[in-house]
Amino acid sequence: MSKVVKFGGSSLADAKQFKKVYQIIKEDKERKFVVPSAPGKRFKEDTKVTDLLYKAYRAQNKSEFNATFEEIKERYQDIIDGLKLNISLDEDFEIMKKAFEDQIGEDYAASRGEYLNGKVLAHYLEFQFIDPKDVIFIDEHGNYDIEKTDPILSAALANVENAVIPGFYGSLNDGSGIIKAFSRGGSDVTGSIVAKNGKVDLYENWTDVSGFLIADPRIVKEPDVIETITYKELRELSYMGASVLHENSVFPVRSEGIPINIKNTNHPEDPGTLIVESTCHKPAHVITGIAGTKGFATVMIEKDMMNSEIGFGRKVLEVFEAHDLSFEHMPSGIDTMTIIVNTDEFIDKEQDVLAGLHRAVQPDSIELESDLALIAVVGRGMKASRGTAARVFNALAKENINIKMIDQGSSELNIIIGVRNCYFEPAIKAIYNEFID
Ligand SMILES: Nc1ncnc2c1ncn2[C@@H]1O[C@H](COP(=O)(O)OP(=O)(O)O)[C@@H](O)[C@H]1O
Ligand SMILES: N[C@@H](CC(=O)OP(=O)(O)O)C(=O)O
Repeated sequence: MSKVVKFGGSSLADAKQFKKVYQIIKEDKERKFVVPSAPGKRFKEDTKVTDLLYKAYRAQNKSEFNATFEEIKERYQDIIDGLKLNISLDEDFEIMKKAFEDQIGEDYAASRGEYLNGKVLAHYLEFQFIDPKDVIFIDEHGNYDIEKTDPILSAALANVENAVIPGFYGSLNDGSGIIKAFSRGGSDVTGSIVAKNGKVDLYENWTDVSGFLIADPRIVKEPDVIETITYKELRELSYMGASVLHENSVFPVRSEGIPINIKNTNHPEDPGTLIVESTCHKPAHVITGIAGTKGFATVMIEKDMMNSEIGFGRKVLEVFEAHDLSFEHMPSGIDTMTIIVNTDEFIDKEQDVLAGLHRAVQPDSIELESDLALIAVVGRGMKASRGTAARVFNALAKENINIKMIDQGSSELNIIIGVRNCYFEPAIKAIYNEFID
C-alpha cells in the first residue's frame, strides 16, 4: 500500500505546523509522495503567502514591493530557523526578485510559494524534490493536459522511493516552459494528479478540519463530519463553495478508483472523511452536505409566446458565449427565461450583453438583479426519500426567507436554491437544523 499526502497551507503555515507534518509522514512509510501548498494563515487575520506573492507582483511602487517581498522572505526564514535547517533560499529569492521586476508572469509569481515550501520541506524530510514545471503540463485555461503529463509524471515517479512535488503549478503545455498555475486552491488538483501517476492506493488530503463537514464551519457552529461521501456529491459541494477541496481534484483519482481521505493535521487520530466512487454506507442523514456562494446576477428575459419560438434559448445563450461568459443556471417559464451568471464576471460586460440580447431575440423586457446567493443541498440519500424539497422550503419559510429560484436536477442528487445575499447564512443554518439533529 502507498499513499500521496497533500498538506494545505494551514498545515504548513509555520515551523510548529511543519513539525506536525514531519511526524505524520515519518510515522507511516506508505506516505511516499508529498504535495505541499504555500504557507497559509497562522492566525485569522494573517495573509497567505500566495496572496503576498500576488500583492508583490502587482505592487504599484518600489516601497510596496520591497516591503511585501521582505515579508515573504521572513515567512520562510522563520520556518527555516524554527526547524534549525541548514538551507539557504537566498539564491532563489535573487532569481525571483529579478523575475518579478521583469514582470515574467503572475502565475510564475504565485507559484513561488509552493516551490519554496517544497524545497524547504524536501530538505527537512530528506526526500527528493521534483519540480512540477518538468512533469505537470497545464493548458491555457488552467486544466491539466493528461496526454502530456501522465507519461512524463508516471516515469518520474516510477523509480523514486520518496519525493516532494509542490502543488498548484506546472508548465504551460505549449513547450514554452512558461510557468502556469491552476486556479486558487489548486494544490488539491496536483495531489490528485500525483496520486494517479504515482499509482498509489490512497490520496490523503491534510487540512485544518477533521474532514468534510456537513456545512461550512464559519456559518454553522461545529457541524457534523461527513464520514463517507461520493465523488459526485463532493464535486457538487466543492463547486458550490465548500473550499476544503478543489472541485477539479475529483477527476484524476476517480478514473483510477483511488479514494481521497480528508484528514486533520492538528488531530491526526480523527478518521476524517472518505471520498469514494460509490458506497454501500448509508448516509447518516437524508442530505449529505450544504454549500453555497454569494455574488450571482440574474438576467430575466421576458417575451410573449417565447415558448413557441424555436431556437430562442440557443440565440440567448450564444450572446453569453460571444462575451465569454458561462452561465450557472437557466430556470424558465412560458414567457420568461432567466440566466444566472457570476456577478464579478458579468458586471463589466452587462450593457454589451443587454444590447446583444435585444439584437438576438427582440425581448419585451430584460431585468437585471445582482443580489443572488446560490445554495446547494446535496445528498445521494435524497433519491430514496420523499418530501426533501418540502422540508427545505418549510425550513426557509419558518425563517421568513423568500426563495428566488429553485433548480432540481433529474439526478435527484441536489436541490439548488437562490436567495438574496443577506439570507445566505440564515438559510444555510435553517436547512442544517431541519435535517441534522
Ligand atoms: N463543508 C466544509 N467542510 C470543511 N471545511 C470547510 C467546509 N466549507 C468550508 N470549509 C473551510 O475550508 C477550510 C479548509 O480549506 P483550506 O482553507 O483550503 O485549507 P488548506 O489550507 O488546508 O488547503 C476549513 O478551515 C473551513 O473553514
Ligand atoms: N497556495 C495556493 C494553492 C493551494 O491549494 O493552497 P491551499 O492548499 O492552502 O488551499 C492558493 O492559496 O490558492
